[in-house]
Amino acid sequence: MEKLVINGGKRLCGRVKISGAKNAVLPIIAATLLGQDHPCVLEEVPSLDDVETISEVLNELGVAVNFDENSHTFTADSTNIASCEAPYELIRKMRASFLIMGPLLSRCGHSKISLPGGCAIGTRPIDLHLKGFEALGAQIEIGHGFINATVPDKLRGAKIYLDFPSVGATENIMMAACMAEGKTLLENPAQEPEIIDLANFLNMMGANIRGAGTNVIKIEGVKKLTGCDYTIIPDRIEAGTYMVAAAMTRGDIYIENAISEHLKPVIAKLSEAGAEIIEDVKGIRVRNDKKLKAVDIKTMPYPGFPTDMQAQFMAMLTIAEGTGLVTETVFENRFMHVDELKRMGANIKIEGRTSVVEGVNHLLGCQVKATDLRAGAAMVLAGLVADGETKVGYIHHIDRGYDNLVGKLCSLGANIKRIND
Ligand SMILES: CC(=O)N[C@H]1[C@@H](OP(=O)(O)OP(=O)(O)OC[C@H]2O[C@@H](n3ccc(=O)[nH]c3=O)[C@H](O)[C@@H]2O)O[C@H](CO)[C@@H](O)[C@@H]1O
Ligand SMILES: C=C(OP(=O)(O)O)C(=O)O
Repeated sequence: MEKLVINGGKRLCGRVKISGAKNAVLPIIAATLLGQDHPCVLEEVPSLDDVETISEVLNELGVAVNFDENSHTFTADSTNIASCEAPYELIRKMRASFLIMGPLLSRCGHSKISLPGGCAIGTRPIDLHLKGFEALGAQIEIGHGFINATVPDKLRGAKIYLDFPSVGATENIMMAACMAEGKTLLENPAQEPEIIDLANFLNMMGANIRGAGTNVIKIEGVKKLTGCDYTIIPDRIEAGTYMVAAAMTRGDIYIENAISEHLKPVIAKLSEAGAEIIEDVKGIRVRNDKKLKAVDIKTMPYPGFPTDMQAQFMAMLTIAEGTGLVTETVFENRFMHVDELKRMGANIKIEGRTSVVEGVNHLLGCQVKATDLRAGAAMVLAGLVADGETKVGYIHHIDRGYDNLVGKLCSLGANIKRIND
């Protein structure tokens, strides 16, 4: 099994370039299914296992895809779609594969997709996606582990209110509604920057979407979407992870490409903890030379504190001065990293949806595992400051979402390598 081996205690200094955002590129690749006549060419596509998985899904549907990992250019030609079925083996690997359902319904009028099932961080139902499709005129049947959806007549624009601003449901419904007849009003949608990126991409393909990034999205259906060229936004969670690395290791890192506007809660909380943050138009510099102070965080939909940064902040709080409260409101089971951090000497108690983290003077390197993607990032951050050697297992989770993590950390002075154990 592959592992990451980290020898802690190095200050991280230098520059790191942030890759394209995983959570923007996955829905955008799904949306390439809507493009007729012309291939889509995507730039700044990160080299991630999740990108490979969604490429396999598109391949299965008969789409011609090509990913040049050197230039980070991804091409998808959806002129012909041969199949509208996505099997369990592919959906199981990555929940975001389910984002092909909206485009397939719109483009082909039917789809048969395996139920995604739960995941380490929560049960993650898809009821809001399905309610949205039904409101647009789809008929849905669930059985034998599959969701069978058909559009008996045509998709028609509708007023849809989301009970919770789900990122995936907002994206899936937006994609389904692009070519529906008439107007769709999506109320209480997610407002994440990745929603805006998807809307910008769809508009460039010929869609008519307004209000992405606000609390109402208006979509006027169009007859056809055409492939186009598009550049993916930088990954705010990757940027946030390097920001925490700078603060924790008492380092000084310039995080190139990071967009401050997308990182307001992370910047606010790192400043409150005592790190110095210098923002400019091309990136963010984070430096720190002292013990950090404990802060409280509560995860919320955007523009609140991102749940995808919760584990990394918890790793930071384990060595801060005082006690910090970490409240997770987005996913019901996103504290799997707590037991792993405790194995390294952290002092954490879970009380319902809140973890109480009391800072300790030292973490001690040991064998730990990445229980999910961001939990894995938290283990790496803890390993960077721990005494001695930390071995992180189950790193396939980390490979889903961090482009060249080892190379980037080494270039900043970390002592980290990948081994086959
Ligand atoms: C590929 C991608 O972009 N993944 C991100 C996306 O996941 P994802 O799109 O799955 O997250 P959602 O915003 O949909 O989920 C948030 C909450 O809503 C619940 N829910 C969601 C849909 C639904 O139909 N019913 C329902 O109850 C979920 O169980 C969860 O508790 O947003 C999450 C929240 O910011 C991030 O952590 C993920 O990194
Ligand atoms: C939870 C995450 O991703 P996904 O929705 O793809 O599981 C994440 O990026 O932290």
